[in-house]
Amino acid sequence: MSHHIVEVRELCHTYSDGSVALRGVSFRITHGESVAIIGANGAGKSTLLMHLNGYLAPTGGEVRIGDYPLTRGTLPEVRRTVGMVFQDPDDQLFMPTVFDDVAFGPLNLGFPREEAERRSLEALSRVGAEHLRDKPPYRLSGGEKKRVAIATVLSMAPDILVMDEPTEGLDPFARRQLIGLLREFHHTKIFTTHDLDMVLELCQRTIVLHDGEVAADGPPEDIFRDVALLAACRLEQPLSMQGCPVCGRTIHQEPGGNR
Ligand SMILES: Nc1ncnc2c1ncn2[C@@H]1O[C@H](COP(=O)(O)OP(=O)(O)OP(=O)(O)O)[C@@H](O)[C@H]1O
Repeated sequence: MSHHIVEVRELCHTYSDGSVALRGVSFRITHGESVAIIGANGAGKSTLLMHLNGYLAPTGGEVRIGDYPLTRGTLPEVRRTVGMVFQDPDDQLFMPTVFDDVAFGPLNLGFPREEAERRSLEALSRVGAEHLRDKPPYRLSGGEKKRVAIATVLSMAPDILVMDEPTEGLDPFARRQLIGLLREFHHTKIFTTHDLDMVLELCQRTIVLHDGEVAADGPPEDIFRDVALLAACRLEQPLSMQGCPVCGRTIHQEPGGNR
C-alpha cells in the first residue's frame, strides 16, 4: 500500500455545541505533494487537520490514509504514519524537559533508548533548538515552543507531515529555517497557514477553505491571481505578488522559479 496518500471524502464536522465547521470537504493528496490549506479565520482549517490523524472523528464522510479508512482499529498505524504539529505548542509539550518531549515519540514507538536519543538530538538540531534540550518546556518563549513542538514530530520520522500554522510566532530567521527544513522533507506535507508567501515558496497545490467548504483547489499562482476568489474568501494576495506602491513591480518569480 502507499502509506503516503491522504484522501478525504465528503468530510463533515459539527461540534457538540452545534457549530458546523466542515460541510462535505473532499480531496486526494498523493505521495510527495506539498499542499497548503488556506482560508480566513474560522474557515475550518484546524478542524480539518485534526481529522487527519484521528484527533477528531467525522460527523459525516470519511478520511483514508494509505489504502485504509481511518477507524478506531487503524488509528495506531495512522498515528505512526501521520506526524501532526498542533497550532498551540502547549498541546504537544508535557514532559519535564525539552529533550524528554522530543524523545517521547520514538521511545513510545519502541526504538531503543540510544536510537531515540540520536533521533531526538538530530530533530532538535534541525529546528535550531539543541541549546534548549534541558529546559522545561513551560520556560520557553512562544517561538521556541513552536520549534520544539516541530522537533517532537520530526524525531518520529513520519511518512506524512501535517502542521497547523507552522510559522505562527516564529521570528524571520526561524521562519526561513523552517521553510528550508520543509523543503528538505520530501514525503507528503500538508499544512495550514496564513503565510501566503511561504505557500508560494513551498507548495505546488493550495486548497482554499471557505465556511467549511472547498472554494478552490489548484496551483497557488493561479489561486492568488484570482482576485475575485480571494475577496470572496476574505483573503489577500501574498505580499510578494502585491505591486510596490511606488513603482508597481512585484518580487514574486514565475512558477517553478523558486521551489
Ligand atoms: N471546540 C469547538 N467547539 C465548538 N466550535 C468550534 C470548536 N473549535 C472550532 N469551532 C468552530 O468551528 C469553526 C472552524 O474553526 P477552525 O478552528 O477549524 O477554523 P480555522 O480555519 O482553523 O481558523 P483560524 O484561522 O482562526 O485558526 C469556527 O466557526 C469555530 O468557531
